[in-house]
Amino acid sequence: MAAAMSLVVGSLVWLEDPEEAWIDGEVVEVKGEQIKVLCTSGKTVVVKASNIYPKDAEAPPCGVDDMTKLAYLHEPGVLDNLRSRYDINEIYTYTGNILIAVNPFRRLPHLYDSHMMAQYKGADFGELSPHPFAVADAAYRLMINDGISQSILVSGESGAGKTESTKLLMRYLAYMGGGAVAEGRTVEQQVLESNPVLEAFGNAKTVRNNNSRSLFLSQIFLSFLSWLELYQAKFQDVKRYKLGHPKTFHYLNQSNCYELDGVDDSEEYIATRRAMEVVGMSSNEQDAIFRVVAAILHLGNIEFAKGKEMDSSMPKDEKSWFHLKTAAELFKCDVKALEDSLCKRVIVTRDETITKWLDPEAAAVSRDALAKIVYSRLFDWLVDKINSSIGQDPESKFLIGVLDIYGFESFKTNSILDISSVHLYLLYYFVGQHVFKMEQEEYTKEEIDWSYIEFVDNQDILDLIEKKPGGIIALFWMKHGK
Ligand SMILES: Nc1ncnc2c1ncn2[C@@H]1O[C@H](COP(=O)(O)OP(=O)(O)OP(=O)(O)O)[C@@H](O)[C@H]1O
Repeated sequence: MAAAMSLVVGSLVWLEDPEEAWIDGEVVEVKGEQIKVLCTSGKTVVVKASNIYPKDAEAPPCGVDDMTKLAYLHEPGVLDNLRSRYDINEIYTYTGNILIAVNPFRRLPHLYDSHMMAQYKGADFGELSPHPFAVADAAYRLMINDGISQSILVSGESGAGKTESTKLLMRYLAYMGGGAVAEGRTVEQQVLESNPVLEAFGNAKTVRNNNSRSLFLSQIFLSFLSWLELYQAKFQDVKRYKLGHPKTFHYLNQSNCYELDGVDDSEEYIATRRAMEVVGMSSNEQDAIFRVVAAILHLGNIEFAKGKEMDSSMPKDEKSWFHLKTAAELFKCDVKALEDSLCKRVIVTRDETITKWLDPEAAAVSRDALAKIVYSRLFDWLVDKINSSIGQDPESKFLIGVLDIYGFESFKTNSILDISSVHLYLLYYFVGQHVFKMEQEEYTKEEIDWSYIEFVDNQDILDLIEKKPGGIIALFWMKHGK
C-alpha cells in the first residue's frame, strides 16, 4: 500500500481498475486484510488492503496548481489532479519547479500570445498560473541575475507535446533576448523559423505522431517528409535532381506511406524554403542542400551484384549505374571514386594500406552507412548554419540549453532505439539526483520533519554500461583493441 493508512469504514480510497486505470470509492467493510469498497460507479469490490491508496476527501474539485500541495502524492492522486485541471482547460500544472503539460490536441492561441508573454515577464515563479513562459522566464532571470547557465529538460513519451513546449520556451526566450534585427530579420524570427527547417530534415511520421522527432537522425529511411515535399512541390526541382515519385526510392518506400492527412506537401515545401531564407541560407546553399538530399536518395537505389573478382561487387544493372552516376553528379564527385567507396574497403595499418573488395551484401551495408553519415553531416551543417546566422556570440559566457528528448517508453519490446545511455543518465540525474536527493537534502538542511523516501535509481544499469574496467563499453573497446 502506498501510504500507511488506517482503513476504517467510511475511508475514501483509490483502487486500480483494468479499464479506467484508477477508480475511487468508499470503504464499507474491513475484514483484516480484505477491504470491501463501494465504488463511485456503483459496483462493490473486495480488495487487499495493500492494493488501496488513500483519497484526499478535501481535495478541491478543480485540482491544485502545484502537486506539492496534494495531501497524497501517489499515482492516482497525481492523475486525478491532472484530469480535474484538464477538465477546466488548465493543461499546465507544477510539481515544485517542474512543469507538467497535458497535451490538449487543439490550438489554444490565447494561452501563448504576446499579452501572455508580457504578463510572465519578471513575475515570480508560482505567482501566475503554471506555464512554459514562467519556466523560461525563471531560467532567463537566473542566468542574467546570478550569471549561471541554465538548462531546461523537456521530456515525455512520443506525441506528449515536447516539441510544442520547446517551441513555446524558445519563443519566450527569443522574446526576452532577441530584439536585434539582422538583414531585416529579427533574431526572434530566425530562432522560430529554425524549427520548420530542422523539423523538415529531422522528423518522420510515426505511429504516434505525424511530426515525430523520435527517430531524429537515427533512421533516415523513415525520414521521408522533406523528400516528399521536394517531389510534390516544384517540378523543375524534381527534374533538376532527377527525382521521381517517392515510391520509386528505396529509402522512401519502406513504410508504404506517402501522404499525411491534413498536410499539403507543396505548401510544406514552400514553407521550408521560406524558413531557410529567414534563417539566412542563400539560394546556392539551399540548392546544395537539396542536391545532397537527392543524391542520398539515388544512392539508396544502387543495388549490387557479384563482380569479376572473388567476393567482389559491382552495380547490379543499368538502373543501378544510372543512380550511381546521378549520385556522383549531384555530390559533384568522381563516379569511380564513389563506386570504389561502396564496393571496396581500405584498411590502413601501421605499415601498409590494404584495399579489400566487398561482396554485394557488404557493399549494400557500406552504401547505407554512407547515406547515413552524409545525412547526419548535412544535418549538423544545418544546425551550425542556423546558429551562426542567428548570431550566436562565440564569446558568450552563459547560455540556456533547452533539451527536447523523448522519455523512456515501455513498449512490449523495447529496442535500442527506445532507450539509450543518454536517457539513462538523464533519468539518473533528473529523477535520482534532482527530484529526490536534492529535495531530501533541502529538508534535512531546513530541519523539516519528514520520513526518508526510498527510491531505486538506475546507477547499477549505468555501471553495467559505462563503468571501467568491467562495463559493456570498456569490454567492447578492450576486445577491439582501443
Ligand atoms: N500545447 C499544445 N497546444 C496545442 N496542441 C498541442 C500542444 N502540445 C502538443 N500539441 C499537439 O500534439 C502534437 C504532438 O506534439 P509534439 O510534436 O510536440 O509531440 P512530441 O512529444 O514532441 O512527440 P515526438 O517525441 O514524437 O516528437 C502536435 O503536433 C500538436 O498537434
